[in-house]
Amino acid sequence: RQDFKVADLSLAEFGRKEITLAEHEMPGLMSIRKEYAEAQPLAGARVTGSLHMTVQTAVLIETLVALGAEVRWASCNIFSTQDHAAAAIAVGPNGTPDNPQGVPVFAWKGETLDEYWWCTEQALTWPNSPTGGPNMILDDGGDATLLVHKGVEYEKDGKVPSPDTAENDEHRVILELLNRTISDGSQKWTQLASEIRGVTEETTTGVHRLYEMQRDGVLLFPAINVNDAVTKSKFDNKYGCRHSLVDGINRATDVLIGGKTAVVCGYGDVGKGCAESLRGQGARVIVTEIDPICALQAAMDGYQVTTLDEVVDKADIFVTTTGNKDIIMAADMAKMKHQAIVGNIGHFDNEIDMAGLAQIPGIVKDEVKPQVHTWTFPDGKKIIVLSEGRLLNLGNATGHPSFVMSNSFADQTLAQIELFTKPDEYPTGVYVLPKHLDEKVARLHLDSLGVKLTQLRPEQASYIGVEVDGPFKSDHYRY
Ligand SMILES: NC(=O)c1ccc[n+]([C@@H]2O[C@H](COP(=O)([O-])OP(=O)(O)OC[C@H]3O[C@@H](n4cnc5c(N)ncnc54)[C@H](O)[C@@H]3O)[C@@H](O)[C@H]2O)c1
Ligand SMILES: O=C(Nc1ccc2nc(N3CCOCC3)sc2c1)c1ccc(CN2C(=O)C=NC2=O)cc1
Repeated sequence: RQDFKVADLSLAEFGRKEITLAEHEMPGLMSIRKEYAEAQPLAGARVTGSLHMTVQTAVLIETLVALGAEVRWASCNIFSTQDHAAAAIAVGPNGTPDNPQGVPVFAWKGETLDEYWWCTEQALTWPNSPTGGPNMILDDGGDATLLVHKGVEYEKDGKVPSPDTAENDEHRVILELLNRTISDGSQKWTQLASEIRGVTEETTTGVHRLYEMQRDGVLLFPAINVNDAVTKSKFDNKYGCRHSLVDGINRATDVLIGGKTAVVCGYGDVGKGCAESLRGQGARVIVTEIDPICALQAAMDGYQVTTLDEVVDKADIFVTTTGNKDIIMAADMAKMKHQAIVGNIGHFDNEIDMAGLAQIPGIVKDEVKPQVHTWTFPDGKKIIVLSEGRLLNLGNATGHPSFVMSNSFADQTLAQIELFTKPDEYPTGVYVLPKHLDEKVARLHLDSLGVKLTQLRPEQASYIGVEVDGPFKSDHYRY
């Protein structure tokens, strides 16, 4: 029986070529492989991963394996798997599609909800493990951690709520899965959870869930909040979006950005990256903000800062980056110029009022190509909406570049080593990555950019109250 499930093994060769190219752009992970190859710090680790199965994630997986870990993987989003990356992981660097020798991976683009949770369960179920499960989780959004915790909770109660009580489809699927796996009285999930030394969490959503479980006293094992590492969030948010916003707009529209007027709603990390990249293309960038400090920053950075109302009928490109909802409403879009471009790179899918747009009498939606639609108003004026209001850098491009993910995934790898090798230092709770490791991740990326770091001299170190080799900043320093 094959211990993997992917869309098409014949894509493995293509996946391997892209993984090899990505390795060159992920110096942080490749340096970690070299540094720890001998020590094998993850020997004995059984890591269950629930994180977008992409080319970059494949490099992360093979780094964990290079450090001694056994790994089982599922994606954390039903659409985010790159099938060629999943195939390459299943086949492995030394295998062939006829003789796969890779990592057990359960992921394909376009999973149903039932399939998604089946994949997550497969990644959590270890055939040759004494507990039947992992001893480490690497999570993105918290679904793997959730399944384990709900399983243990319902086994303690001796019963699972009826799927009829489910709040939504996803909740129903989870209850059906747990009903199926708990009915035999095997205490599967309690057994499975018993040896988990910890979880490392990639994103804000998953971190929020962890802090809630800690607050409610139900957290079963320690967690490292990787999201708030400076070398993760600053790079994801500012430099990742600075690259992938324009990538998405270009792939979607091929419009010349130079000379156009662009509105960036929000001037946080993501907005700063987006404004800079649009300005870099020669656009005149206007910022909208609610926060006087961020508004002042935008003004100091030379941007006009005004309200959407003031410019909605004049600008050519609109990008939302706020993490808030209802930023661009249907009434705003009705006022926009002919063929104005509207896209979101901030929160899921509620920054742009797509529901309101669809309800305008006589509006006509037309697909130009996947993830690019025109919406024609009754007066004939049309606007171009990207990714149907969802994250345009993912729907119209390929997310963040490998170098950005190298920072985030180096944080993940060091966090895995921390929790796996120093269990006594991490009693159950939620931690951030120690700053010296955050700085280490940055250090690992300097050589490849030709950076020469200045060495602090002892008298200087004592003068500013830090150690010669860092940490160089206090925990509350805002980079
Ligand atoms: N697409 C991606 O690849 C990607 C990557 C990283 C983060 N994100 C998401 O982008 C969002 C923003 O992330 P961030 O790190 O920049 O957050 P942030 O909090 O630093 O910035 C958001 C900014 O929007 C402003 N804002 C809020 N409501 C507003 C409104 N009504 N009008 C104008 N401005 C408003 C806030 O004052 C804040 O300055 C989050 O949802 C984050 O999850 C997406
Ligand atoms: O979410 C991601 N990707 C994604 C891709 C396509 C897609 N298509 C969708 N739909 C919606 C319904 O209609 C059909 C189309 S949703 C969706 C999501 C995603 C996030 C972070 C990283 C992290 N990352 C990078 O950024 C680069 N490498 C990474 O691992 C990846 C993907």
